[in-house]
Amino acid sequence: MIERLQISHLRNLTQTNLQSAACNVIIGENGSGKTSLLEAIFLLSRGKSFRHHQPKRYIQHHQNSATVHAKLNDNRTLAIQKQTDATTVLRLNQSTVYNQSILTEQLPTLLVDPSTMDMLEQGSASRRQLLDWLVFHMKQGFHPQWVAYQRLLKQRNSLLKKTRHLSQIQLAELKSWDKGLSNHAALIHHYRERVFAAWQPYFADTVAELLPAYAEQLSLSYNPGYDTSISLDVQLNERLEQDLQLGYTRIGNHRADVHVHWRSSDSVQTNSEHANTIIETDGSSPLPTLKEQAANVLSRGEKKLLITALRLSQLPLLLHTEEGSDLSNSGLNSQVTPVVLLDDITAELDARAIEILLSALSQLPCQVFMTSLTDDVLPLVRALWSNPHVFHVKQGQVSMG
Ligand SMILES: Nc1ncnc2c1ncn2[C@@H]1O[C@H](COP(=O)(O)OP(=O)(O)OP(=O)(O)O)[C@@H](O)[C@H]1O
Repeated sequence: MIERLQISHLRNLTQTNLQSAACNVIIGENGSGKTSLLEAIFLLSRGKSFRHHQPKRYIQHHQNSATVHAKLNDNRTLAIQKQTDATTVLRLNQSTVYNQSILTEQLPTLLVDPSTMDMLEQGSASRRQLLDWLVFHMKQGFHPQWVAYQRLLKQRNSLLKKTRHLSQIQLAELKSWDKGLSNHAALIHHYRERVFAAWQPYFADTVAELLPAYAEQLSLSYNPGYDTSISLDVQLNERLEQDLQLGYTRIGNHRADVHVHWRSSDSVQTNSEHANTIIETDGSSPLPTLKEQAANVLSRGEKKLLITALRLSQLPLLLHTEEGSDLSNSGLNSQVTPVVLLDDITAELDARAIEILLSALSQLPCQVFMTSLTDDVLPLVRALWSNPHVFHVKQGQVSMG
């Protein structure tokens, strides 16, 4: 858990030094610097901002670098410095480290912010990252495989982009990359599939809490991005002409996706009205049911709760490894407390939904930082957490109380 947080020259936060608790509420007007505080914690954990990729956008104007330093309750210290030329300096317990994943392992962060609202409708990248975040923390072998896969994929795609007709030498090179890709792909899929299977029941439990009316209707599915019954290099070979025409690789783990489906509890007539949906029969029911993407059915507030459920349902998996299950080889350090960052908590949610969300969150073994425009949320927070810390932010100045 983060005990002390120091931020220098990140957006309008010139020098911020705060002592945090299990639950932290950051209150301030628009533009005061609330989100920048969450951005600082995310930067320390992930090595990048969730708002802009270029450091010069979040480094304070006229400064050369932004620094975030955290002291955890077991005295571990983590620090990141980002410079305008994108140079990054990382430190763990006063020693320089060269790999962001080392800090990520020490400080898992989970962000729920208004910009993730479109995650259900947008391309697969953010949903894939959601699964991979969990796989990264639960399966130590995953990250090196994914890095190696991406490196080979990049080489393959740049060759496909360069030419539509491969020479014999290029073809031989491509085939050897495809063999490598195929080996990494099988392992990546194996890790993802195991973790996904473990995640599903937790997702169902969290939906039952946050969206009880939809508990029976919402379900998760994982699409591996290719036909996993055949090795990837065989499929890449079969599709080579198409990939050469397109200039990129269309199948593989990089196309994996996670979908949330909504299944009607009522039986439906199979008519043309449901053009974008799947009409299913499971053999047991005499009439077919309707299945489609949950995003098409839910309101904005319900979607925010669903996205929150997707994220929060991952937290118990990081901490409770079941006896005898395959999860017992979770890579997570037992001392690690995940940090949940909730930006603009009241946006899109009504009072009942906020209450459900915060009471679910208060029961999870995590640290929370949430931002809000007003202090309306404080009575509820005080009822749920024993000693929440409240911070007021005014033009980049953070004060407690
Ligand atoms: N590189 C920068 N240097 C200095 N100030 C910056 C920089 N980038 C943004 N700012 C300013 O920092 C402030 C912080 O904004 P931030 O998004 O953290 O506010 P917020 O309190 O979350 O607001 P909202 O409630 O509107 O989301 C803004 O006033 C913005 O203009």
